Amino acid sequence: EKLSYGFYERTCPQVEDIVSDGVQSMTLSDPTSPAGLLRLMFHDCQVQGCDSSILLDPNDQAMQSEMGSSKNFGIRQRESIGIIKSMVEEACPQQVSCADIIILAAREAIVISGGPLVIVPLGRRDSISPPSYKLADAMLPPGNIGVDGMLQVFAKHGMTIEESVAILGSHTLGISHCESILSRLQSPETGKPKSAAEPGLDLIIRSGCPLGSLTPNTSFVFNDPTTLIFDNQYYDNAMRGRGVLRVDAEMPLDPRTAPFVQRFASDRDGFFRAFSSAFVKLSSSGVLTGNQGVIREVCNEIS
Ligand code: HEM
Ligand SMILES: [Ca+2]
Ligand SMILES: [Ca+2]
Repeated sequence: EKLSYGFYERTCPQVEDIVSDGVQSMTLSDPTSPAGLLRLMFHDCQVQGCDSSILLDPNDQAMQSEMGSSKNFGIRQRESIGIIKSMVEEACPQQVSCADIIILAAREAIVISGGPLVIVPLGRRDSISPPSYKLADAMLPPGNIGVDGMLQVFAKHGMTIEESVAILGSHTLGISHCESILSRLQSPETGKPKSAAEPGLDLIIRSGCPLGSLTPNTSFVFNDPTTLIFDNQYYDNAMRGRGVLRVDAEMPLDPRTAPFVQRFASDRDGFFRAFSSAFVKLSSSGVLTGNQGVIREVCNEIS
């Protein structure tokens, strides 16, 4: 079976409104929630498909959750999905999967920040296989991946280069901890500060993560200057040599990706269109449907 538009038309017509209300109130109390919700969706879909595997907690010593992978460093808002799920359960018990709620919450996070309204097909089911930090380690891209590796990651989701550049525009929201960009700042072998030789390593990043006086897992820099707004500033910022992650910095320099970076920097609507089609591809990858998997009652446990 395939995902479909209008999947909950009869079984839970209110679901989109409930998710939207939930994300709105969470954003009021913490304006950085949308960034967390959007990244959560990527990290769920990248490991075993969009099946809410990332929400599972370990239930005994033997079962390691995906969150045990260091690649999930900085992932937040898992509890928010649980809260929205309990609101949905109250209205329509046992109808809506946690996997669909992750996608709808990410979609809402984009809209509420000023981005496009992406129409997403629904009908995902939740995984019943135990989560694996080893799979997360293998499937999630390292924070210091380059353009080449990045294009391979998104080609596996059927994305064109244009769409790959567009989905990276997600870095228009949120933050990166200094921990995530340490390899840009200092040599991994010697721990000595690197010269500014690396492309796009701007003073702004260096001063946001001053080596020496650094607590890398609490200090952070903004991914773009309008960190709460889903706009095309990310591309302009990257072209000015202020891309925060290695891939952000290299995209404007690589001949394969540079033309799209330039176009998106001056064509917001073109970015939104390519982003929307990329988002549908990412959110449809490796999904369980029909009789596969389950609809979990509580998102962090396999019942
Ligand atoms: C090759 C692909 C990618 C790499 C290597 C990458 C890497 C990273 C890293 C290292 C961070 C910083 C995390 C931290 O220090 O807390 C980050 C943040 C973020 N990423 Fe990505 N990312 C990629 C693709 C994506 C995609 C496809 C999305 C969404 C669909 C996304 C959304 C975000 C968001 C919203 C943040 C900010 C999170 C926050 O503020 O909590 N990223 N990314
Ligand atoms: Ca998953
Ligand atoms: Ca922005």
